[in-house]
Amino acid sequence: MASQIMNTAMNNTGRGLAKAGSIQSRAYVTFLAGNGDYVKGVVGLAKGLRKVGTAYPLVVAVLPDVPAEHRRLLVEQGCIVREIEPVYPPENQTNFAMAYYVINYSKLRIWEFVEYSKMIYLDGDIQVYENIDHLFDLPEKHFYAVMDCFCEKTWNHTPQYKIGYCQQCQDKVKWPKQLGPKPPLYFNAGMFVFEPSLPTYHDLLSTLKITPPTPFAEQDFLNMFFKDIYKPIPNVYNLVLAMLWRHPENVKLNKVKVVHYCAAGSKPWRYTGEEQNMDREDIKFLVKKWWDVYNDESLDYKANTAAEAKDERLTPGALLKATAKFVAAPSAA
Ligand SMILES: O=c1ccn([C@@H]2O[C@H](COP(=O)(O)OP(=O)(O)O)[C@@H](O)[C@H]2O)c(=O)[nH]1
Ligand SMILES: OC[C@H]1O[C@H](O[C@@H]2[C@@H](O)[C@H](O)[C@@H](O)[C@H](O)[C@@H]2O)[C@H](O)[C@@H](O)[C@H]1O
Ligand SMILES: [Mn+2]
Repeated sequence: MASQIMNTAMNNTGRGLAKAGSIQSRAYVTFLAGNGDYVKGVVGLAKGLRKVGTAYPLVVAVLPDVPAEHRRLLVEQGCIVREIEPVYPPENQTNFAMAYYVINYSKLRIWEFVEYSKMIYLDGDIQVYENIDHLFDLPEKHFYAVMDCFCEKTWNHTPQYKIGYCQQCQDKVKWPKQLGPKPPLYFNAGMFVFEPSLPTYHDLLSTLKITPPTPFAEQDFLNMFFKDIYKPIPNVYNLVLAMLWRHPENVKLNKVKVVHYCAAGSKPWRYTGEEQNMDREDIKFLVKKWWDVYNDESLDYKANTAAEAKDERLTPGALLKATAKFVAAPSAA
């Protein structure tokens, strides 16, 4: 029982960074599905957030198919692991840009995490290289994310791609009037700042039921759903790698705070350098940067816990006391 309370207590304090007893209403959240290698991405993300000294825990929303061994790895890295049920789009004939995108609709469950007043969602193939905690202080009632780019061939099904229009360089090819109104600004759904809310969550799910799926799956859906409150934030908060060759004029690599390894062949844990653009020096630099964090044992939670255990607020006795009030007294048999 004691170890269970300890486990709960350690989970509730995320990576032990929280002051015992403080109300944690902010957290980072990511999403993990399957029993494959994306767990490496999430471990890397947990270590990267620790390296930049974030004050907030990392919640990992896991689908039921994530094995116990992977969940243990994540708890050992100080993550708060939350199991979610899958969310499927309505039956459809759509060809998603990537077949596996169908599982990404399950990300919508994070709106149910209402014990947090504000969260920053990060894909598992994202790494944070500079502290971005200040984004939690952005004004409420908006949806913040970085604008995407339409120039990769993954967009070849769209009119934007066909005419060479991209929101990242609106003066290069202007939106022709004969195509009707210019498309609303469109964000990449690999990173966003949002406020969990049950009414929004139920509205998302009921709207999804009547929305025909489209190639970019939940990313398209979220763009449609939040279009009235979406506020673009600078590219430094989510460098979609294709920007390096599609819009180099919009990228100052030494200013980038968050890198999104979403270009084909750029997932660091699968990197071979074979795919198009993957032999670029900046790509090799960013993949190495990711591995340097992933392999840095000084960033492992265990190491930090030992150091923090000297903090009396986190000793077993203090944690048992701090959590006793949350543990229902065993009912009289
Ligand atoms: O097999 C998978 C595929 C995707 N994901 C999660 O879903 C996110 C979105 O998928 P991905 O990043 O591959 O899409 P991209 O950004 O490359 O389009 C990933 O970052 C992971 O967090 C996962 O956990 N397992
Ligand atoms: O399920 C749809 C996905 O759509 C997005 O990825 C795409 C998109 O950004 C394109 O613009 C890029 O060309 C492409 O490489 C990239 O994979 C999100 O990153 C991901 O989290 C997820 O929402
Ligand atoms: Mn991604």
